[in-house]
Amino acid sequence: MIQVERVTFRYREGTEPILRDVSLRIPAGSFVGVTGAAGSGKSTLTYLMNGIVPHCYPGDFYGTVRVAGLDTCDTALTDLARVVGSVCQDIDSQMVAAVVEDELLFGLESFAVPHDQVEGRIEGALADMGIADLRHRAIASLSGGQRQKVAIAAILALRPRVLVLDEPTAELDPASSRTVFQLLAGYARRHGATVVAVEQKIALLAEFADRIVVMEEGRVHFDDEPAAVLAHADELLSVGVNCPRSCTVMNRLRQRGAYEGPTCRTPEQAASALREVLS
Ligand SMILES: Nc1ncnc2c1ncn2[C@@H]1O[C@H](COP(=O)(O)OP(=O)(O)OP(=O)(O)O)[C@@H](O)[C@H]1O
Repeated sequence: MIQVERVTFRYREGTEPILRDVSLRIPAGSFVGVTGAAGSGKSTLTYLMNGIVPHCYPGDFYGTVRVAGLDTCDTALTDLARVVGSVCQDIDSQMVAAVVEDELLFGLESFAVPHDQVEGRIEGALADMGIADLRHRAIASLSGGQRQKVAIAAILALRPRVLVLDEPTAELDPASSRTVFQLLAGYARRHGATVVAVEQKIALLAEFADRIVVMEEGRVHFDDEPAAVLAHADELLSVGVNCPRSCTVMNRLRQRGAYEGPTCRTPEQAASALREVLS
């Protein structure tokens, strides 16, 4: 469980708070997507959960954050890292090794994972991400998308109870982005882990997340199930979030009384609803 209670935070170098009175309760085992316009505070929200704020970026911090019962302000980053696995927006800054296999090995050794489990964890995480063939490649020789998959594999190998990812598909094509979300949802289900993913592509969140949090100027604008959030396409647009076109079309039809079914989360649902409307 992640509990963010009435957090207001201003970076030491900043003049204004970046998060304003933010409260969230994320149950263990759930998959939560965070979206919002650029600069709305999404990354800073993830920093609350992995302890980067306030440990690496200090400032004025009001409120409390607890992750799996640990108060992030009172818990050392090294202890938080055993519970929370993070994939940052700038993945190159989190890579420590020169070769893919060593990147995974480094984390496993740092966490003192028993020797007889190491090979299975490396093989499993690389296979899950579909990059078993990159195992012996130099990280510097990989594309941005491949490096992103390595960063995620290195965290998955550690099997954290909480996974916080900041735009994990930024460098990926649509098919790979979907694969990554499928995998994250599967990881949450299999391990009862909590996953929080910042993502611009709301269609991915609509399909895979249990809840979507929409940030606006440091505040939580929506925190609800995907269908409930997507039902507000016009309001989302006003806070800088573009709904999938198929969803917007069905919302319009509902406003005009031509469609009475549930909000469509995927283009496939919209297509089938549209067929019914036209039949
Ligand atoms: N270390 C820092 N010190 C001072 N200000 C910061 C720091 N990090 C972020 N900010 C400011 O906080 C605001 C919110 O940034 P944040 O990265 O949390 O937003 P975001 O929604 O993730 O944006 P983006 O989608 O562009 O990544 C921005 O105005 C940014 O300049």
